[in-house]
Amino acid sequence: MLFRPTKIFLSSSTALPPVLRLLRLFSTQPTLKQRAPGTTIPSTSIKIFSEIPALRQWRRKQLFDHRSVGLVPTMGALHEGHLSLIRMAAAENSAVVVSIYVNPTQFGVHEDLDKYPKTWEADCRMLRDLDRELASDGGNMGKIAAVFAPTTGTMYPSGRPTQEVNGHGSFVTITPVGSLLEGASRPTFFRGVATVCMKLFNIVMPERVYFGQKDVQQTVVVKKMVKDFCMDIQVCIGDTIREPDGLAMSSRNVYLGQRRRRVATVLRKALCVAEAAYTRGCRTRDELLGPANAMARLLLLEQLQLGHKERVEFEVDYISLADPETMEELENVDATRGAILSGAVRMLPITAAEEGEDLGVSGGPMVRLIDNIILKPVAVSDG
Ligand SMILES: Nc1ncnc2c1ncn2[C@@H]1O[C@H](COP(=O)(O)OP(=O)(O)OP(=O)(O)O)[C@@H](O)[C@H]1O
Ligand SMILES: CC(C)(CO)[C@@H](O)C(=O)[O-]
Ligand code: BAL
Repeated sequence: MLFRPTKIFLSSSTALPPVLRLLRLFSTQPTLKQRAPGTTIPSTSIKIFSEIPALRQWRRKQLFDHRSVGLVPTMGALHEGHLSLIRMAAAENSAVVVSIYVNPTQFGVHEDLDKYPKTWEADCRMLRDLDRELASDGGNMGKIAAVFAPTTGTMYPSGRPTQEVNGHGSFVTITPVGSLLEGASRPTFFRGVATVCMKLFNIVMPERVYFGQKDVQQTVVVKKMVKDFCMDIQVCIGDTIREPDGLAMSSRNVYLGQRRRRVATVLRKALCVAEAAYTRGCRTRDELLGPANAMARLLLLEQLQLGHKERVEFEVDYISLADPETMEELENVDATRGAILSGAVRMLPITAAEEGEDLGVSGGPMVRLIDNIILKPVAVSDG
């Protein structure tokens, strides 16, 4: 049987207020007749959606009930960094949707798509526990309402997408920012991220979306996409959550194993010395990045002096001083605008392992770590 929209959805006016435009968008989909029976995370009211129609029907109800929706996109393998974004979303929205989807198009052909940690059961337990915490904290506006965990068939309805740089497909590209830094090392990465975020935003239609500062270039790309495609969405950024020694939490840290984990703060240390130079008043690229590169070299030399069964080898991919909006490299920081210090290092696989040594999940492959520090604008006196 065909879905028959009610009359209010069929207005052809382009001057509709945002709420009615949203209603009209929902109305064009055959949602009501196609929804799958709902499931929830055990011992919670958190709905699990894997199909778009059922999610859209739920979303429409939120709209009718004047409930705002915040979306936290993730690839699962949840940790405190993700939870902090969900807490932020719950403080600002009536209903939080967490998406869990390992998006193939943002992985290069030789990257770790097949190995990427998948921890569905543990993720559900973390969401259950966080939901209880949010319910007992009177300061929140809302709670975790739903998890969206689609299949690739759902997210890419025209077929399995290409991971090739020159492959065909329907993609969103944000250039030049998406080609710089992380985009230079991972040429399909931001195309994949922007494409999947556009899809998630179209499916969930959130008022607000939440991203972590840890992936700073991703936040710049998503903000630019929202601006340039005139999307009615507020992009909210949460602070980087760190381990006690300063390492930024990341789902891929499980690949490191104990030996590399101890040295994995190298990038953080390098960025911190550049930040300290900025705080002292240094503003040129050489004054800021010189000490950062020297610190990385020193830490590598320390490792190379150790025996093969003790050392950790790493390569600095880049350490960057960039404009906060374009991420283009800067020779000098305009202190009224500030800058983004960011970097990436490759932690190379252990070449000589001790008997029974913990090399990390999946045998300890090369792990690319990223991190950044925002150099905040400084008020400049006019006298
Ligand atoms: N340590 C962190 N602090 C704050 N936000 C984070 C942190 N780590 C990840 N996020 C954010 O969580 C969201 C989902 O990220 P994702 O699922 O890729 O986790 P991840 O730990 O970054 O994984 P990966 O190791 O693959 O980069 C992104 O917006 C990301 O910036
Ligand atoms: C935003 C995102 C969920 C898109 O797949 C991913 O890039 C991530 O986890 O940061
Ligand atoms: N957190 C960014 C996702 C990725 O590196 O693929």
